[in-house]
Amino acid sequence: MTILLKVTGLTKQFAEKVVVDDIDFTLKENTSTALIGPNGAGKTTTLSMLTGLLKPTSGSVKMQNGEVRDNIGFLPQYPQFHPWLSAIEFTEMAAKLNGVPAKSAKKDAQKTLEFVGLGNDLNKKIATFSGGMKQRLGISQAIVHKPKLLLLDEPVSALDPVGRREVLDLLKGLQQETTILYSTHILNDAEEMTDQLLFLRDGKLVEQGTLREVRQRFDELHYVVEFSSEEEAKHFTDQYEPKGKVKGCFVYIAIIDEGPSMQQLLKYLSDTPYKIRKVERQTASLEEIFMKVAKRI
Ligand SMILES: Nc1ncnc2c1ncn2[C@@H]1O[C@H](COP(=O)(O)OP(=O)(O)OP(=O)(O)O)[C@@H](O)[C@H]1O
Repeated sequence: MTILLKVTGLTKQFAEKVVVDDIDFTLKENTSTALIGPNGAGKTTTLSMLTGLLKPTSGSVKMQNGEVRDNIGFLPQYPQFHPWLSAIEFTEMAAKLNGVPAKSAKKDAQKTLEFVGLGNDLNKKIATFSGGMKQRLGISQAIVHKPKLLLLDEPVSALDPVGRREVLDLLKGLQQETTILYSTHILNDAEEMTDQLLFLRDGKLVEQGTLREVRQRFDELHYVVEFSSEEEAKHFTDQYEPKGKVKGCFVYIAIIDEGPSMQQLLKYLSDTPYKIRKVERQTASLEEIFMKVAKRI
């Protein structure tokens, strides 16, 4: 896959404080990358340096075949809209500002608004828009000029679950045509839409890779067996090796080097007199992994 953007040694220092500390990553074409990390980790500062809004203290941001500036669309965390403009006027203005020729700006704005689901609201004033509609308008101003790279700062965090779903589906559709880098606090979303994860903590990139790779490094895989009573759960644990941990009616058995296999466990259980309610192989959610990365020294 072709590399679209290469970030090397990117650093930002405000007075004495280094808030982005020597980070390296690449973005491949037509992939989506989630930038995650606790409050103050440096996500917005990183995105601001990529957009050119902030000058890096050191390091470089290089785009394959072109200038970053000419090839990005950006949705800030708190986009500013002119409430007295209509959706089409605002998007047309954004198109012109981003270099779309005046004669096609209106048509492109209309097509983009239709794409983001605002086709019936072209002439409505932004002042009347809901949060979800504004976010879709924000996305339309970021993509109207068909940028190669779309940068989004917390695109769904301010939305309710319905709005989040709509915007997320919209972004998934966009992924076919552009490369996306977005920051988020909502880890379920990152879990759903990401080819690459970048974990920032105290300005440092402490983890990166695909969801699968990060999972493999952090996940403590285990089986959960639900018994019909705590007594049975304890009795089972006394007999069975490797020893599980008992919590009420549940026993948690760690999977180490792929052992024991589910078949071995089920076979063992079927030869016992216990009433088993459920046997499951569990993986940690991204949220749990995030907590581990965030707390790791
Ligand atoms: N202009 C500035 N001058 C001084 N310090 C700044 C400036 N902008 C940001 N910072 C500091 O840099 C650190 C990183 O901030 P940044 O907004 O990039 O974090 P973030 O990961 O986006 O956080 P959040 O999730 O809360 O939005 C914070 O400690 C912040 O106070």
